[in-house]
Amino acid sequence: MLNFNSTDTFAQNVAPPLLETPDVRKARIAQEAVALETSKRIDAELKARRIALQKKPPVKVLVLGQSESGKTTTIKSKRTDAYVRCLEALRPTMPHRFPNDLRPSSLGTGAEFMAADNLPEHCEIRELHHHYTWLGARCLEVSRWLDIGIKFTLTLQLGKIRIALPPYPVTFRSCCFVWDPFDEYRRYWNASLVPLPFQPHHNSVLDRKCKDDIIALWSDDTVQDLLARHNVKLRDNPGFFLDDVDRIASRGYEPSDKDIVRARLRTLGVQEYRFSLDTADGPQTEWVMYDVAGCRTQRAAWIPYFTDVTTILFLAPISAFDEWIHEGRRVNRLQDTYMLWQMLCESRLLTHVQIILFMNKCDLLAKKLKDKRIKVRDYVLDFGSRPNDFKTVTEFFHKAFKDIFKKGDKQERRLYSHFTSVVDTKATALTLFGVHDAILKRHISKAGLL
Ligand SMILES: Nc1nc2c(ncn2[C@@H]2O[C@H](COP(=O)(O)OP(=O)(O)OP(=O)(O)O)[C@@H](O)[C@H]2O)c(=O)[nH]1
Ligand SMILES: [Mg+2]
Repeated sequence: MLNFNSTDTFAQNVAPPLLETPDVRKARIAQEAVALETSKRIDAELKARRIALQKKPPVKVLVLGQSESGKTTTIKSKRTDAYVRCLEALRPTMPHRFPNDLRPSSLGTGAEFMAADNLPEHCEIRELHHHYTWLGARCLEVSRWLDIGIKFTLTLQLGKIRIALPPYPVTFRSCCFVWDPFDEYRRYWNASLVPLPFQPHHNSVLDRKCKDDIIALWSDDTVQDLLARHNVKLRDNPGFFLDDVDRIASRGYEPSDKDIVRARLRTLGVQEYRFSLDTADGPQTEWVMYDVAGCRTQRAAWIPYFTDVTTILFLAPISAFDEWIHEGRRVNRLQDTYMLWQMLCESRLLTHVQIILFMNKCDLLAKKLKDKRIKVRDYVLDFGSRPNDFKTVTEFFHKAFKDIFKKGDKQERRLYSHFTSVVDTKATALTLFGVHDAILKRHISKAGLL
């Protein structure tokens, strides 16, 4: 019984009005009954969910691999609800973000410059070179004015060529490297469900200035010749968009799903993706996927997750046998992957974990092996005189990974391995479907439910 003279403010707040008519009172009581029912239903649902989770804990998958191995791209192809929401939030802002993507991957990180002095006397690129120096300065100005961190960076990676630009006060270099294009992206990604305001005119300012110049630079014979001579294969770089400049730098450009999958988005820290999947013979299963940063300095952050996960999905980019990791030019990317793989297979913390191997970037490997000048044996001594074709090379790598696994594995676990090109989202979704099934069976049997 409520005491209306009570000094209890809660009782005063929930007390019915003093002059309540019988009709109002009836309606209020009916409303309160409905509210009580709803509250009880929610409590029951929460309890049932808690019990279900205790019986069937979520499947936790840690996605590992060196930087640029395709971890995030694999998760992108899952297109979970959370991810789709995130992509949809990103999509409207992508047009003015694409120029950023052009820089680090396609046009060169640590780029070095072509000196006017090193160029033939009468060549078109000399003109372009002068123009671009002006453009570099202009872009810096434009980006300051826009105040949104866009800097269109026209850098041209020319492998080992080292160039200075003495006659100009502002070099491309100074324009391009004052700013980390990922920084803004990263912040945006972290707050990915909050869309930034879309300001299309920002993009077009830069487009009008740069689009034709980029196309001219990229299609210039001298540039292509220099790149070929120095064996710089920009097209093989992740997130390569130079062939699409005309399309992406146009007004009204909307990034396609494929563009988003191809865009390079470096992960920092650990990102968590939760989603539910229907199973053929039972209720939905909760999945948690952890996407980590693959660069060397960030790998210590993986360890706390080792004890908690059910499965590790390891991405090994096998096309990278002739590449070096960005963090240290002397470390071959395949060797780095072998080393990581060995560490995971041997780890005592992971003896309870199912390991799945994706030998990724098979499309790039096939493309690479078509170039007769690239021989696997030049980079992998054990390869010996085997034929340099796709089948032999993939079998060789597969065996190498299997051997390391068998040597490190103390539990006689089964290794699930797949050849993948995770940019092919349809094929990846199918592979992941099979993987989920295998994981789930093991998960359920481990929990004693099978
Ligand atoms: N052609 C091709 N490109 C791929 C493949 N897998 C990934 N990529 C590209 O490689 C780049 C890097 O992929 P990410 O998924 O961001 O790599 P990551 O392992 O998450 O890298 P970090 O976040 O730095 O650890 C992206 O531009 C992808 O589009 C593949 O199988 N084939
Ligand atoms: Mg990533």
